Amino acid sequence: MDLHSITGPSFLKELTTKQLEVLSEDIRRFLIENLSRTGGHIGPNLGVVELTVALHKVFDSPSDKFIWDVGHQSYVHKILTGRAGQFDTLRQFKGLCGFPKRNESDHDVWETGHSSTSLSAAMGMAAARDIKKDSNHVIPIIGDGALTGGMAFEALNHIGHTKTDMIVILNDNEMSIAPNVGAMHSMLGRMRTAGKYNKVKDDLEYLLKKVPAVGGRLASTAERVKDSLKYLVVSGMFFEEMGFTYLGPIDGHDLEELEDNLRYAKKTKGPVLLHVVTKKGKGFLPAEQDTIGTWHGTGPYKMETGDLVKSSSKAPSWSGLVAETVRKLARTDERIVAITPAMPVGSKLEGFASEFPDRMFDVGIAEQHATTMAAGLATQDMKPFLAIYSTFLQRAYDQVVHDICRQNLNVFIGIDRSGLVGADGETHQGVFDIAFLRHLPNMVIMMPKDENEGQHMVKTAIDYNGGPIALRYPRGNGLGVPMDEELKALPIGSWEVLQEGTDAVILTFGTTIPMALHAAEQLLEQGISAQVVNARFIKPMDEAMLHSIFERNIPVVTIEEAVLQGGFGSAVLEFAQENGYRETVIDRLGIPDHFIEHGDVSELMDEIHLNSDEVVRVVKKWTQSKKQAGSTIL
Ligand SMILES: Cc1ncc(C[n+]2csc(CCOP(=O)(O)OP(=O)(O)O)c2C)c(N)n1
Ligand SMILES: CC(=O)[C@@H](O)[C@H](O)COP(=O)(O)O
Ligand SMILES: [Mg+2]
Repeated sequence: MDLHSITGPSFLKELTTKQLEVLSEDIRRFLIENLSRTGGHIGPNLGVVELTVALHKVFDSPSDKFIWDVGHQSYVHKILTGRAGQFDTLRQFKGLCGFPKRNESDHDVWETGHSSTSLSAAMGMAAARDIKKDSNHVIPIIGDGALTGGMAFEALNHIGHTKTDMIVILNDNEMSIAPNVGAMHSMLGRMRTAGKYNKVKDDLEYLLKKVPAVGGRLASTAERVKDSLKYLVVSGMFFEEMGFTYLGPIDGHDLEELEDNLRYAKKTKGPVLLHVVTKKGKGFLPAEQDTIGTWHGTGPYKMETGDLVKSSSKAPSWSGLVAETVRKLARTDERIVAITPAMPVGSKLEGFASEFPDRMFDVGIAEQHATTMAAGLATQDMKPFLAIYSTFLQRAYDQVVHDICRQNLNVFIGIDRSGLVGADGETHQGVFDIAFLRHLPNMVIMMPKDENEGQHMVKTAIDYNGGPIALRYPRGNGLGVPMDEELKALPIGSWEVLQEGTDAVILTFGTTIPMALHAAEQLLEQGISAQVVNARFIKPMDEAMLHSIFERNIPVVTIEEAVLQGGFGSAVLEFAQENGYRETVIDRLGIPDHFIEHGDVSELMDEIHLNSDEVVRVVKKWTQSKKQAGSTIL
């Protein structure tokens, strides 16, 4: 079938199971081909082809509400709702979003990207329906990984209590990004196994009726069936006890079974949980056989061989640099423990995990738990390294405030993916952490200019015993600079002059240092000499250097790949105001006050004028106008 001809899902109602199977294979082939060029979340989407087809056949989106948890597995939904033609722009600047997007289609009723929000949103939509006395269905689709998120349990607890009509689809593929973890995961495993014994039990009962005398093996098999039934009943009871009608586990690739169970759920009153067992990556061998998480989300790849198109950079990845430096220090410091909320692969902690299995904790998609667990470790004089993406740290804000900063505990927070991340877009840009951490008492925040300074900052963090310390680092690779043999802790709050200058000062850190140095070069060619300072400690700032800068009363320009509101530039403004520097011009470049969509990072930076041309323009503006006396604090 030409998937580009699909304008909406209603055509599915007329198709037979055989036709739906053919359609599913067409969709699978389309995904494999298109994502080999664009990259994307291939594994999760190949796993939900039949499930999504069956959902759109049985229900009537958008009046029936599909809520995709995390939303990375919504490509099939997008194909069936008329967006196949946009897949060549997937996750690209001004192109198709890789997650549900309300302004793309009425069928995208809820935007996701962060995990475990679907059940709460569904409860809201169901409550609204009940108040308005509407009769539509509300259908959150949540993965076994997302089900390890605390929010999901908060919602299960409430949904079960209200007895509202809702059909929760649990997409159980035994994987989070990496193999799933936790007691819930083990329970689902028992249910999956018991589910298979269920069929064996039926067959055996049939056989037992045929064979008059039982004994020996047959009796022990019957015993085994009884045990597995216990698992199914007990585990299924978990959801039943939470107020749900539990259905399953069923084969999530069997369209007939899916349709039968969805129709049964559709006419069942109260909350229903349909446990669907799927295979992540189904239909593409490299993804199907993936046991570590490589094919969860990828860049472009060779379809024929499954070879990923590697990044050309020879420099180490930032995640790998930090994780491997922590690992190196852990060899002689038994206090060091690593914690990741379900991102062992993204945070490159596999090496640490293999060398120190007893000191590595993957806690599942549980950022709040991870953060407070780190605080607990620190009270016992351990040195916890909490590796967490900037965007996901947002979920643990109160744990940072209430449990870490207030008790002034020695937690080392590795804030990975700091700055714009690119293709994941709005829900994943790591641009708020400076603004939401800078105002916390006791917090230290630093960001290195390159991977060599980065390794020294890891040493700084491990050696630091004055309370919480956060090291920000971006997605992707370093600059490929030479690495010092010996690690040396940096003085907390120390800045570094990278280039002298007499007409203006540029204060910046991390990924925007190259931009500042390039702008200073261009300015020098135009007769303007700008000093460039590596403001590598965002908090505490180097106040001695700031005083010396402001006493020169030349324009100051701050640059940060983070939100301006409450960011580093705001801190410099506050310093100037608090210390009476009213003469000096201060201008700030950074992320403006709106969410930044998906696209290539350099395109996004140009779109918001965060580039060296803008730095040149702003410095020239103020140095020239300074010559005409007067001054303004911005
Ligand atoms: C709050 C939060 N933490 C971490 C992530 C990163 N993440 C994206 S998908 C995923 C695994 C989801 O597993 P599951 O729900 O089982 O979906 P599957 O990929 O198996 O289909 C994780 C940890 C996230 N999106 N949100
Ligand atoms: C959907 C999701 O949240 C993750 O898969 C995320 O896309 C991973 O990001 P990285 O690719 O930066 O590890
Ligand atoms: Mg899963």
